[in-house]
Amino acid sequence: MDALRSLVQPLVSGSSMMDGMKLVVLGGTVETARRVSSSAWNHFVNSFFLTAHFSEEDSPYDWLMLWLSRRPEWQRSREFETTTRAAHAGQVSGWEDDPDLGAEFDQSNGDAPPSKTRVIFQPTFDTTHTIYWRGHWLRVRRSRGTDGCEVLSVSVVARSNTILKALVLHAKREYEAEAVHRINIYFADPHGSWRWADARHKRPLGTIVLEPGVKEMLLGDARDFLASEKWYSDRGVPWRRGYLLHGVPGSGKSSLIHALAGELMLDIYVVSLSSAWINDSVLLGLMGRVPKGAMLLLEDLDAAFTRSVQRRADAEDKQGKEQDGKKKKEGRDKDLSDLNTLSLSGLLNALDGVAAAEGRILFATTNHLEKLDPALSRPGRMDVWVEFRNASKWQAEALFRNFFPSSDPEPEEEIDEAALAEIDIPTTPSSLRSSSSLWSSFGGSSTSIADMTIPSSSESSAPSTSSRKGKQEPAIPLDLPQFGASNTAYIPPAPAPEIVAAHQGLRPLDGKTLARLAKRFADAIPDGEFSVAALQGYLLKNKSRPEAAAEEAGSWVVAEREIRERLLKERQAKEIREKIEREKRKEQKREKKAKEKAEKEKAEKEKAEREKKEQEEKQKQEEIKTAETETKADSSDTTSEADSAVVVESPKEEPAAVAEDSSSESSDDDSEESDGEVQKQTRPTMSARDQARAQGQSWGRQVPI
Ligand SMILES: Nc1ncnc2c1ncn2[C@@H]1O[C@H](COP(=O)(O)OP(=O)(O)OP(=O)(O)O)[C@@H](O)[C@H]1O
Repeated sequence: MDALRSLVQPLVSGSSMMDGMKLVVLGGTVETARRVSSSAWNHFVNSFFLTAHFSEEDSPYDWLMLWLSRRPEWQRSREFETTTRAAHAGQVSGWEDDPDLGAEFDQSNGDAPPSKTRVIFQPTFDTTHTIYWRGHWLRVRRSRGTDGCEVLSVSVVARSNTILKALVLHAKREYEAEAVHRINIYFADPHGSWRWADARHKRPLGTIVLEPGVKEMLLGDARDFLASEKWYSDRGVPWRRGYLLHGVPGSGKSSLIHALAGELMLDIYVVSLSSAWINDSVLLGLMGRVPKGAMLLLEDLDAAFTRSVQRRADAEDKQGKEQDGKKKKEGRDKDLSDLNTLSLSGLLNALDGVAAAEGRILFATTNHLEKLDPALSRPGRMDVWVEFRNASKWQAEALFRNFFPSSDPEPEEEIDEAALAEIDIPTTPSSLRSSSSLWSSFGGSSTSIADMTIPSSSESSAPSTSSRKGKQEPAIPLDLPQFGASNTAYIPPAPAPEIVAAHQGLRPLDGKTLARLAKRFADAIPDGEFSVAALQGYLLKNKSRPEAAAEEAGSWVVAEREIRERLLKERQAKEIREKIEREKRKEQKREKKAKEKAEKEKAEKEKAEREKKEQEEKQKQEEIKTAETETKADSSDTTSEADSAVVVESPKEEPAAVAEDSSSESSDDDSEESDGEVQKQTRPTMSARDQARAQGQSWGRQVPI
């Protein structure tokens, strides 16, 4: 109290300067005390909190975001953020189905088909939300880390982290239950990372029409593999399995992979080897980051090596050009192939090198098996090969049955014992010791779609031989966890109105009629001529007219053949035109080159002549100079004697004087005496001229005497 009084006293009685200073000190002291106490309190409180951080790059972030979006506290929050970003399986809005909120916006634009975009609800950045869960208060905060990544922090007052573990597990289960009807697709990006691209609806395996046994074999083999981690590690065999699907376009390769991923509940990681930016190190990094239990899809495997062939050609071309001199590479394709430096050894290394991920299933597709290097096909890289051909009659019939509804229950199909007997799967892991067996035929059909190489990997679980024709039962009933299999929270979206209308107007066919029409359709379709995709296109056009679809199939085949023939002719004509054009361009190039060469030669010749002339001219000039110099030297010797004569005698009279002198010299000695002065002057001049004549030079001008 005394202290306070002593502080206040001077304010009342002292000078104003001192008073001000004291006020500042007082204010500062109070603020410091406030901050210290607040920080101490926070420290005290935080020491009781356990905090877990979840980065957006890790899966638990997605699990928790989904869980949060469903919390009522979250939805009552006064601070939230919305986004129309494509909905990840784990980022489904808590409000999306609330009609009052108009959570769906129709974003139709011009002629484009209307697309629905869902509003995603998520916590705002840097705000703390409190949620009550299982008797604990959780403090949740979403922020951005130093590396720019979003981080979700969950804090709870507890002695151990059990509650946080329980929360993560709970969120994971909810997430997986949500994802049970979808498969996530990830694409490789140019930075060598996997980017989530889409969550697609699963495709039922039953909608894929393949010869009996193919799907069952693949499904059973993949399940066997996924359940055999221990078997592989016990034997020191890398836990990897590769499937190569090859064959004609539109025969169901991609569709089968999609359906299998759905059946096995695996996410798909897609990398296109023909991407411009792909190279050995990027691919290696990508392969190493494929999570365990995922499906890796390498599309158009042959494309990578078509590029490398192209690259080699370019390199040779470039080398040739460099030798020639100056020309540079042109064109976008070449630029791209400069970036795409994927090599076969790089691919092989990525597939089964030291850094390659384990526990993944690899699917690769190609339309041109013949272009693949044999090194790719060895067991361990591609363990199972399946060939896809154009549709057989059996497939055409099955496709027809899939398309049109029937009022009868599905008839039980007979087990084709003969066909099953042909499916010979070794019960020991022969693939690991020697080459595998070849499945050349399925279902007893002579026009089977699949040739397969199936090295079995485990004694315990070879694909069952009791699978039924046309049924999608797994060949090996393995007890894999089926998260969310009984989930009813998610209802697949309703089909488009026009499809509903078409189906409502369509009277289901009774079993007999359907069988008759399907048979009729199959009879009209030639074996192995059309792809399943082409048949599907025809049936889609007639999806509400099953009778017409069966009836008109024959004329469709004729029309298709005509179209193909016309297209073939057009293509051939185009090729011929292009060939002629190419020849013409080549000829023009040749002519241009010849012309350039002739012009160059002419220019060089002219240059050489010019140089020769210049040389001669120069030489002449030098000789003249030499002669002048000598003349000057001679005349300077006689200058003293001839000076007076030069002055007295006219130079024009020189020839006469010379003649006179020469004649008088020999005839008259007296005249020598009398003309003594003139003789003295002319003699040296004569001698210089004679000297010049003796050298055979012509005088360009009159030398003054
Ligand atoms: N065997 C099949 N069963 C059911 N549908 C099929 C089958 N084959 C093709 N289709 C249908 O044809 C279309 C194209 O099929 P898909 O893309 O799977 O063929 P693909 O063999 O992968 O072709 P590409 O080699 O050109 O990629 C899809 O809509 C698919 O539904």
